[in-house]
This record gives sequence, structure tokens and C-alpha cells, in this order.
Amino acid sequence: MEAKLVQKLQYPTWVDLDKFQRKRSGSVRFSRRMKEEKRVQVFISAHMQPSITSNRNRSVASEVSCTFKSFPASILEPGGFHAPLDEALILKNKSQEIEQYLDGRCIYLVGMMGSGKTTVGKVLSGVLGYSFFDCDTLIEQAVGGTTVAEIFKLYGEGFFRDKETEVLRKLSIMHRLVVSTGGGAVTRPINWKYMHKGISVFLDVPLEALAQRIAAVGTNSRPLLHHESGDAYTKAFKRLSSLWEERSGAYENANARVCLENIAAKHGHRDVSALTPATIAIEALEQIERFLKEEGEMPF
Ligand SMILES: Nc1ncnc2c1ncn2[C@@H]1O[C@H](COP(=O)(O)OP(=O)(O)O)[C@@H](O)[C@H]1O
Ligand SMILES: O=C(O)C1=C[C@@H](OP(=O)(O)O)[C@@H](O)[C@H](O)C1
Repeated sequence: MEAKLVQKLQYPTWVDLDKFQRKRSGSVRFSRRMKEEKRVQVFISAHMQPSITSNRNRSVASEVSCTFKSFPASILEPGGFHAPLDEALILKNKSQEIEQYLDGRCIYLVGMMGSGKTTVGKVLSGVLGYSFFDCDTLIEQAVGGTTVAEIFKLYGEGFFRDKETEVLRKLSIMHRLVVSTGGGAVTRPINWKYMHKGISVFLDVPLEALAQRIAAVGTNSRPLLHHESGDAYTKAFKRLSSLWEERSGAYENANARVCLENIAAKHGHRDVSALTPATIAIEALEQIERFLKEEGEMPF
């Protein structure tokens, strides 16, 4: 049973099967303290409890806990985002390296709809110990809980953009935030005045991948995609292409660029869909570090 479980749960190679203790109840316990280069101490424990539902079908309930000095819950706890342990360690180390040079400045994620600003932003805020804010959510709250789609329908895009600018103005006087901006926030120069109080990071994702992601979740919450005809992918791709024509230049104002095609090439993947939010967040931290070094704010 152990071998099957280990294979299923994909334990890293340093897990020594001899350290598993089989209990009388049939459950299996494992615990181990891991030290790596003295800088990292991780304690992992696993408890697997078989439950017999019939003579033929056995299922196993497993509980794995992993603790690491000051690790954020979002990385390791159930329900949060799960990065593989090695990626989680890289994220933590890299964020610790750059944190003091950020000096509390906010990180603004910019990029097209569906580029992963919210998903990657939550990973970044977790490892940096920053708070996470989503501009669209703040706008919805400011308009009495009205959804973005309803705001567009009831009051028009101009009204939405004014609220967006107002939200960015308020955020710009705060510190230690990761902010996921709306895809169109880059189009107003005044918004850049606010975002440049912090460090802006452009998530550059190919249009095909954006359209696939959006088609998978539907276009309901993204009113700018409602007007095209065709299936969800075609609709999203057509509209994203025209928005990209209008906006691509504006994204270049960002301080750092995270290009998913470059990351995929670096990791030997053909397709950006193989890239996890953790891998993308690591690249974001590296690009922020590069920016800080180029600006002379962090030593090489
Ligand atoms: N690296 C990724 N790989 C696959 N799907 C992703 C990735 N990042 C985000 N997604 C998915 O794409 C959709 C849009 O992501 P989201 O973070 O909401 O983007 P944004 O905030 O830029 O609009 C969500 O369904 C999300 O789960
Ligand atoms: O690209 C845009 O103009 C928009 C993107 C949306 O945010 P996401 O980028 O989070 O989807 C939201 O602000 C609104 O639907 C307009």
C-alpha cells in the first residue's frame, strides 16, 4: 500500500520509505525534518488512514502537513494555492532577497484580461507578506456591490474607468500591497501616475492562451467580450486581438515584463499552458529584482 500511495502523492525523492511507520490500525505515519543549506528548515508529516468501504474497494484518507519558518498559509495550507515544495522554497528565498529593497512599495500587476493578474498576484502577496487587492472588486464595492458587467451595462465604460482611476488613486498612497489591475487600466495616463508610485509588472501572455483561459470560465464577468459572435474561444480571441492592437503600447510603460513565452522556452516547454502560477510568480520576482538592480536600488 505504501508504494502505491507514494506514487500517487508524488513524494519527492528525499522521502525515505523506511521512515514510514505502519500502525496497528492500518494507518501509516511519516515525519521528517529536512535541512537544506542551513537556510531552510522544513518539517513534513503525513498521516494516511485507510478506510474500508467494502472488501474490494479500499480508499485512503491522507493528511499531509508541511511547515516552514514563516511560510505563508496560501502556499501550504489546504484550500490555498499549492506550489511544489522546490518552487515554494525558491519563491520564499527570492521574495526575502528583494523585500528590503522594495521598501514597502506596492506591486501593480498589469496585463490583458485573463493574463493571471489575480492568480499570480495572490501568490506574490503571500510570499511577500503583502496584502492583495483586486481593482475590479474594489470598484464593485464602491458601486454598492454592483458587478463589473452591470456597471458597464447601467452606467457605461466611462463611468467604470473613472471609478478605476479613483481606486488606483486611493491605493497609490498605501504600502505593502499587491494590486491586480483591470486589463484596461493601462489606457489612462493618469493611472500610470498612480501606478508608478509602486512597481508595475506586465504579465505578457499570448492571445491564444488568454482566449483559452477565458473560454474555459466564460465571458460573463468580462463585458468587453460580450459583443462578438461565435463560440466562446473565437469571441474571446477576436476581441482580445483588437484590444491588444489598441493597448500593447501602453503595457510597455510597466517597470518589468514577465513574458510567458520566454519562461516556457527557458523551461523547455512548447506551450505556455504548462506554466504554473508559482513558476510565473518566480519569474515576476526575478524581473522585479532586475528592475531594482538596473535602477541602482539593489546591489548586483
Ligand atoms: N498559469 C495559469 N495557467 C492556467 N490557467 C491560469 C493560469 N493563471 C490563471 N489562470 C486561469 O485563467 C483565468 C484568468 O485568471 P485571472 O488570474 O483571473 O486573470 P486576470 O486577473 O488577469 O483577469 C482563471 O480562470 C485562472 O484560473
Ligand atoms: O480589459 C479591460 O478593459 C477590462 C478588464 C477586466 O479586468 P480583468 O483584466 O481582471 O479581467 C475589467 O476591468 C473590465 O471588464 C475591463
